[in-house]
Amino acid sequence: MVFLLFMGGRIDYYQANGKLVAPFKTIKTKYPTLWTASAGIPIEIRDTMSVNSDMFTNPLHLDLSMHFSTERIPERTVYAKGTGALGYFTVTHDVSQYTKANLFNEVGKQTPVLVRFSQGLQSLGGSDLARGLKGMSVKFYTKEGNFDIICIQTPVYLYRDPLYFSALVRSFKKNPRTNLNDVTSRYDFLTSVPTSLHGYLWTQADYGVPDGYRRMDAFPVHTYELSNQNGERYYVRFNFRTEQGLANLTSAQASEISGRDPDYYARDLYNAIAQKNFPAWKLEMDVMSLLDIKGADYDPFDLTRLWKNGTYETVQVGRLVLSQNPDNYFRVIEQSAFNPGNLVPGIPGPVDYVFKARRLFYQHAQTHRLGSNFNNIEANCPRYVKTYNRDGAPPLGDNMRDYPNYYPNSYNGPLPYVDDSRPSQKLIVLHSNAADLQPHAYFYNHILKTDDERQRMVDNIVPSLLNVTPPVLQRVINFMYLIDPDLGRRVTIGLEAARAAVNVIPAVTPVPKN
Ligand code: HEM
Repeated sequence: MVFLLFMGGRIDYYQANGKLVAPFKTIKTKYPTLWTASAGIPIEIRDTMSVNSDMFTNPLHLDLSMHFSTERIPERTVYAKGTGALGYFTVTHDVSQYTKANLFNEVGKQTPVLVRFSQGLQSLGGSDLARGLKGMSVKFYTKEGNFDIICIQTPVYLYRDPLYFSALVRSFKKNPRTNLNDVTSRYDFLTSVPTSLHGYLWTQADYGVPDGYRRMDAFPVHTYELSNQNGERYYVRFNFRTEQGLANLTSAQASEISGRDPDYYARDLYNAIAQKNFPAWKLEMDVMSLLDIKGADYDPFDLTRLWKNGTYETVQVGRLVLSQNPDNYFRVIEQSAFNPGNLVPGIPGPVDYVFKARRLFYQHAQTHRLGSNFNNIEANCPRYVKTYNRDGAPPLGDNMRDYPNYYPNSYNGPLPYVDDSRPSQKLIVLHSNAADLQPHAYFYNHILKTDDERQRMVDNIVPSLLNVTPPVLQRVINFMYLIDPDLGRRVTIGLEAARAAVNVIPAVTPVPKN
């Protein structure tokens, strides 16, 4: 009997040896589907059981078992737990005076996007409801290459020296001895690098647990350099503003939801898109000219602080809409690789030191996680690409077939282009290493608008202090007073009340005896 099979876009004929047992008439696809092993060998019904059989001649048994035991890849070292969707970005305002970037150069222009949302410190299998940083990474598939913009839900970051990256992550993740979360390490780091307390306060306030990914704003936090057709430079901070309305959960609400659905954020996003209730964000940018930057009485490149009111103007750019759930999570989302260094002409990008480090580290991490050809994976593949890279771990794509594999060459290999308006000067920024607590105080007194908000933040911090060992705890209290005496008082009072209310359990990290 001859069966018509539809495989990878072409029609093939399969000459089956015997009767196909699957009831094809109940299958809804146009062509019946024959089960095969990974090498294409058809599965015979008697091989779907291996008891009392010669297991090693059973192609199904070997294929399933060998594949299953090797199908995990490393999780991301940070932002491991995630979800995502596909959609498009539409330009709504003319921003050509600031940037010549092709993707922004015409009102109404649409660019396809892939967006991945994530949990800063949660490993795969963790809870969406844990207080902390949430990620929103956007990959614009532009005509001039991929533009990746990687955001978090707070407009400030934790440090300006990239050396602290691994230290901060380690202090917030598991203790190497106990493999338990250790609050003492966390506060040890935060009080040793007090700049980081600013970003930390944001996460301990209401912003630390958004009511799902759809209801949070998102910020790349760095100051980006843009350049226009005339080579003039501007400096911007991008902001994605949710159209669903900003909403956060209290700690009590979060822990109740986490108990019954730790995937609450991912489910909320998936269901909204499945029900065609497409989530959207407005993209705006805060802009400073080179002159504004030079005249600023603060460091506008410092990603640990906000820009001062009155020193910039806000410009609308466009609208991001998520309209499609991926048809396969692993293929599209887990294998996605976002790199802040993926920038396009007209967006030379940030000049600060954390960004410089990120240009390197993401690619390194992704090579380890996905292999050296990770840009050939469908989700990461640019719309147009012609390189001199060859070979390496799959996927190769067409491996540039018979194009020349070196440059310069005399055989019509890909050539560079000339950009007359590319700025020839580079801005060099030097940061101060001083710990300035003014941004922290501003957050406490001005970003948090009400006493209720301030008290909720204190109530979120206090339980985490119960197990902090004395010398570090004293430093935490001191810093709270230094940020604002009212904050210090509230934390002290809260801590005394919490101690009285519970039997304080010993610190998580046992102090080694020798
Ligand atoms: C020195 C500073 C930093 C280093 C070394 C660093 C490193 C990394 C690495 C290695 C990954 C995993 C990449 C992968 O496996 O695909 C990652 C992911 C991520 N980082 Fe950073 N990071 C830094 C700063 C930041 C900052 C300032 C932000 C704030 C916007 C940020 C937000 C994220 C997000 C949202 C992800 C998840 C990306 C995704 O969705 O795949 N990181 N980071």
